[in-house]
Amino acid sequence: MGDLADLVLQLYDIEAFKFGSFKLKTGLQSPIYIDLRVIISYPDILRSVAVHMNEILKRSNVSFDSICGVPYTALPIASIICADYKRPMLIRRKEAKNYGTKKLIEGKFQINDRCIIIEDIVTSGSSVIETADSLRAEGLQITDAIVFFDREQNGENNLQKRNIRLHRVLKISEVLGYLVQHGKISEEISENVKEFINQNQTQLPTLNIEIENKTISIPIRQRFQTIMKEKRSNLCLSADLTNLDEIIKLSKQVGSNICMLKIHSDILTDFSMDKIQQLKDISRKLNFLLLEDRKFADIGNTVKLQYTKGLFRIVEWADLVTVHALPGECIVQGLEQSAQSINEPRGCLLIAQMSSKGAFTDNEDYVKGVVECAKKYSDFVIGFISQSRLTTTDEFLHCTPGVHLNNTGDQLGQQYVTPRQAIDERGADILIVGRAILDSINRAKTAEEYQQQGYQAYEEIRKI
Ligand SMILES: O=c1ccn([C@@H]2O[C@H](COP(=O)(O)O)[C@@H](O)[C@H]2O)c(=O)[nH]1
Repeated sequence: MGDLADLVLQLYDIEAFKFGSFKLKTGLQSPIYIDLRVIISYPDILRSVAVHMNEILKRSNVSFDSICGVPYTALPIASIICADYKRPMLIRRKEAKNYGTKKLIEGKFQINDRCIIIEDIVTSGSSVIETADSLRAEGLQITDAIVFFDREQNGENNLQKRNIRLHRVLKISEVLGYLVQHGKISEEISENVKEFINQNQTQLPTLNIEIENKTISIPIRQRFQTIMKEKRSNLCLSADLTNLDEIIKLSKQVGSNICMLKIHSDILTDFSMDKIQQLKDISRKLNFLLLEDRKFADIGNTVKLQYTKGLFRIVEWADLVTVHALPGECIVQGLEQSAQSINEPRGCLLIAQMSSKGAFTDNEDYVKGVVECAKKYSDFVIGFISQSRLTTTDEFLHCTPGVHLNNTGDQLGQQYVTPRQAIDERGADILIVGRAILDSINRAKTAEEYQQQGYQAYEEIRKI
């Protein structure tokens, strides 16, 4: 394996790094242009790049079953690494074929295979993330990416937020150092590039909409309402299963019928951030929200820790969480503060009333207090878990559990009403349905029935 400085000088000689003023795809004027595509015309340099990446891969100590190159530049590099390691290669197509198998991923793999992503350059990390999303949606485990060149524009952080560790051969600052040291560029050019990099740090794209040519992030409340309308669904499936693999499978079967999937992460025996990321990817693809029914009930500082730390790191994946207002408004403040560290909309549902027999929430003053709290923090509180209509406006979504077509309750105090009763008599917008679907013989068919009955009643009664 040659010296890294020698490789940088060779790349400079073949014009993989150019200095001047270059207009980027984004419209920005950049003092550096990096194009590693040229290496395919120089087999020795191509091999040398692959060998250096191979070395980083070895040093990372990551075990893996296959390697996926991001098209196009990283594909020949990935082929060499695969041949050296004698591991199978996968390719994520840029677009799915519109003929034959219509596959997005080429190559053979098994569910739960661990796959390493290989990329030539990382800027924001979005190409690696897109590749990881597609692989995860097929059941592969993605934890690490090896890149040749890191532009140091926050890609590492962006990837970390998506649970991908970045390992790189070279940073832009190191390249600049070698080039200055060997008299290829001046200190001034190097400083100029560093300043450009500092001023152009990237953030992960959020869920955005275009309004009058401006791109804005969609608030969670609006996103929820859009999903309901687009899918004609007000059904939230309460996936109270103890196995996340099973929930992932179920989410693919019923995903098109639901507007939200609710889980209790603390009952899962196989929870991992990788699996929850798979579920999140499916929720994005099939367009439903993820609700963690955590029922937070502690002081602000403790809920901050419960929301962000521990095994579950809920804030990283749950669009919404459920919260008791019992400790007072400090609980909402704590959660809202924590959610600000995440570059995606987050919100909560305050538990105003419960469906179980003899619930202590059956107290007018308590419920009034909950509503006041929701109004005060309406940027973060988007609705209630409730058993009656609590506000006259439509600002807050009323989500009602305890819904079953053929049952009136269980042995432990749960009380059921039908979908129509929940909407008409209990003021529900969203129906939270668990065992009525989970215990049915055909879960997908039953979910469809609840979706249809629920949305029809919602349209008729709410006159939307
Ligand atoms: O008042 C409440 C608040 C939450 N839940 C939750 O909803 C589901 C209901 O499941 P079923 O199988 O439909 O009974 C469950 O996860 C509860 O924790 C509730 O039932 N009542």
